[in-house]
Amino acid sequence: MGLCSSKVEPDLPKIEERRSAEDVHTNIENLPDEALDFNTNDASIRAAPIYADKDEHCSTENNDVKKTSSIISKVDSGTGKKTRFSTNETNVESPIPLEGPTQLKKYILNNPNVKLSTSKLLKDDMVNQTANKSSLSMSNTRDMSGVYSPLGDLQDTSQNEDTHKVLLLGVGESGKSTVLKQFKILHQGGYTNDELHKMRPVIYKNLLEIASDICKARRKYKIPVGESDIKNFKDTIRDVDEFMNTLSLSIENRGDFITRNVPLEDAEVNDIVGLPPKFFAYLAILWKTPATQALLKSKHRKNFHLLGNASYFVDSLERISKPDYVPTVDDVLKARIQTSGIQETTVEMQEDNIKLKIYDVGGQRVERKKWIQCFSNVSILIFCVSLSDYDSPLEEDTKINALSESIQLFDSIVNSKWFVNTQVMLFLNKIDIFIKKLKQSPLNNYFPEYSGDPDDAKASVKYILTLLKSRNRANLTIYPHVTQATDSSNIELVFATLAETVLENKIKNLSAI
Ligand SMILES: Nc1nc2c(ncn2[C@@H]2O[C@H](COP(=O)(O)OP(=O)(O)OP(=O)(O)O)[C@@H](O)[C@H]2O)c(=O)[nH]1
Ligand SMILES: [Mg+2]
Repeated sequence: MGLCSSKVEPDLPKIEERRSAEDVHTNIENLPDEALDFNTNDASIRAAPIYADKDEHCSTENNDVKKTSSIISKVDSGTGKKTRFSTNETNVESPIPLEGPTQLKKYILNNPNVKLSTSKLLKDDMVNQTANKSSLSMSNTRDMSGVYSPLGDLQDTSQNEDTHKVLLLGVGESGKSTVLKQFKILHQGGYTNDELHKMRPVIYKNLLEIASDICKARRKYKIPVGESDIKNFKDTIRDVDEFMNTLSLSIENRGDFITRNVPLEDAEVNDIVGLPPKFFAYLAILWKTPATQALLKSKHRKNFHLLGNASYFVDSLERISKPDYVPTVDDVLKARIQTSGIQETTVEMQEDNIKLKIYDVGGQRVERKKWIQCFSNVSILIFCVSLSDYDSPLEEDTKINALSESIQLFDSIVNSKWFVNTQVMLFLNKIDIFIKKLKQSPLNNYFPEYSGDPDDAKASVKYILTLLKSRNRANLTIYPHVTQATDSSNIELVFATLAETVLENKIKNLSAI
């Protein structure tokens, strides 16, 4: 069974042919095993997209350029090295002074009058080029909250033929803003020391939230101090519970780490200038106590919220507690800052003559009513689904399973009239957390219809993908990618396919002239 359906666009049969179930490069069910080659013993992910080219035929107005090749290549996300599974000969017949596919692509992009009968242009080369050479620049990031009048501003920018609109959608915490951070890291020279330093309060706030969530859950499920906490932990747990209790009600007397007298829930990141040293010790003990660990593995886990990267930050407590602590890039990627409103970012891919306007939105329910403001003229929709949400509740409504909400949201987006001409990249994200969780918390505990091997991560991912795909009643072309948004090498590959898709769209538009 194919994972991706094709739209019927008679003008461009070759494109649709390539995107059929047999050819599509991210058709997980039909891929060789290497395509889903994530190492289940290791948090590092090796999930690479597959590029499949087949019997390409590109004809310009006056000249024919033929390439008969059948290539399936895989790019290793760690090394960037490409492996070919099979290739045939390439035959170029063209009086256009072209030395290779890059030149052909440039020629076409620089000559808008050239008409193409298909957009398929030696994709291997494009992938290399976009992954390795493209110079991107990001500018003009602005918070659009409250700025928009519906459709006005946004329609204007997206109607510029050189600007391609990319929209990031998904429920809260699915990884949208982390994907955006990767643009900065991969193509904007990354974070300066100053920028890293400024992230300190964010990390502190994440730690406070982790402690607060655990204390609340312990109280909710009546896990009394000492029930199964080993003897030496009892006093500390009592202290930390009391400490967090005070903290979440009022922090009036906590001037040592908060500059304003506001409850934790209302504290802005800038309110937090530091944390008292005992807090780090408290949190470390609170986390490792047997009762807390049992709670994290218990059936109650699906009913309380906890940051996905809680264990990463708890493991890093010693480092973070140091007075001269400066967050690392990894800390920044793993940190959680909820997006509110709409963030617009311009990214220029200069070498490919592509300009992207990327829109990042807040994914929580209350935020979604703002989304429609940026639904028009979207070239590429990146829909993020957090795989690791399968056993977690929504942060804003703990009665709802977060993955079910994601599937439901995907349903309403892909079947919406706004996206009938949009390419959809589906990011099956947080594969690293998913793999770790699966060992302790089998998928079929939450999705009983899953009948595969509980330990089989690939089968579990495929099942979730099938659930999502079954909602694609509009038959949109969907490109699924298994991703770890916190892993730059993994996302770099996905960006390469994004650039490639934009180029194809551009050429497709040229062909329609
Ligand atoms: N380990 C891991 N953490 C991830 C991954 N993707 C995102 N995260 C973390 O998940 C949390 C939420 O990510 P965000 O990018 O803020 O999610 P979002 O979709 O922008 O959320 P909203 O702004 O609320 O809509 C952050 O702590 C990220 O570091 C991933 O692939 N692996
Ligand atoms: Mg966000």
